[in-house]
Amino acid sequence: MLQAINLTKKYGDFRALNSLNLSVNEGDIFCLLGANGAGKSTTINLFLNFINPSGGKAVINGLDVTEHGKATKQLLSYIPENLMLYPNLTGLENLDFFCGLGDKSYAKGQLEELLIQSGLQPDFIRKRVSSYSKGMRQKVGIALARAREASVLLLDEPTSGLDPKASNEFSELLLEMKEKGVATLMATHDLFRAKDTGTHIGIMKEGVLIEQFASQDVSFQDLEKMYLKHMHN
Ligand SMILES: Nc1ncnc2c1ncn2[C@@H]1O[C@H](COP(=O)(O)OP(=O)(O)OP(=O)(O)O)[C@@H](O)[C@H]1O
Repeated sequence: MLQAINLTKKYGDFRALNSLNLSVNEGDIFCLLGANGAGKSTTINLFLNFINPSGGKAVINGLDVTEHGKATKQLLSYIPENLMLYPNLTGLENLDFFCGLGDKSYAKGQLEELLIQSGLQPDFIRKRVSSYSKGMRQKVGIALARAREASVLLLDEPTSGLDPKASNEFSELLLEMKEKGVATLMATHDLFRAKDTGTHIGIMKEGVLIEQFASQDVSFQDLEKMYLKHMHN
């Protein structure tokens, strides 16, 4: 479970994030929408403990990330817009390497199975990542999240630049993670995916979460209208 409690990030006098309060429970997919500069990545980076809050707390499974940096990192997996993988290693070798950095150890066959479950075409498992599309690299990210048995998934625009098929495949994987009880917080510009895949939606503007609601409570048309109205005001 993720909780932001009055979470604030200031750069000088500028508030990149202003007293954010939100909860993402097990099995929730909380999508953060908002224009460029709204504070979405700042929120994700605070949960990752990449940056320090100026006020408030980012809490993962009851632990303040600034006080329990190591323990909270073990609970989460992070997939950014461009996942950093070693281009000269295969998908399998990358997964093996990154699993080895944690405390989980898997036989090659298990890693292959994780990649297949994450939708990677079997004939690409032993090909170099330099030959992968962006969608395939994101699937390696999901395989790593599965391998790490992450209970929290932090995603920063993971489907940006993916074609609709790849984006749809990624959403299916998120829904599988949701069924396992993973709590997901995703920054995205994709209103359609937020409505389609998210359980909850938050709209941010200038560092403030101005709306949050269950995605089932709005139609896609109403979501788009609401979003555009906020962005024009
Ligand atoms: N290190 C920094 N120093 C000063 N200002 C910063 C710094 N990092 C981010 N900001 C500012 O904080 C605000 C929020 O940025 P953030 O990256 O969280 O936005 P975002 O909603 O993720 O935008 P995008 O959709 O473009 O990724 C922006 O105005 C940004 O310029």
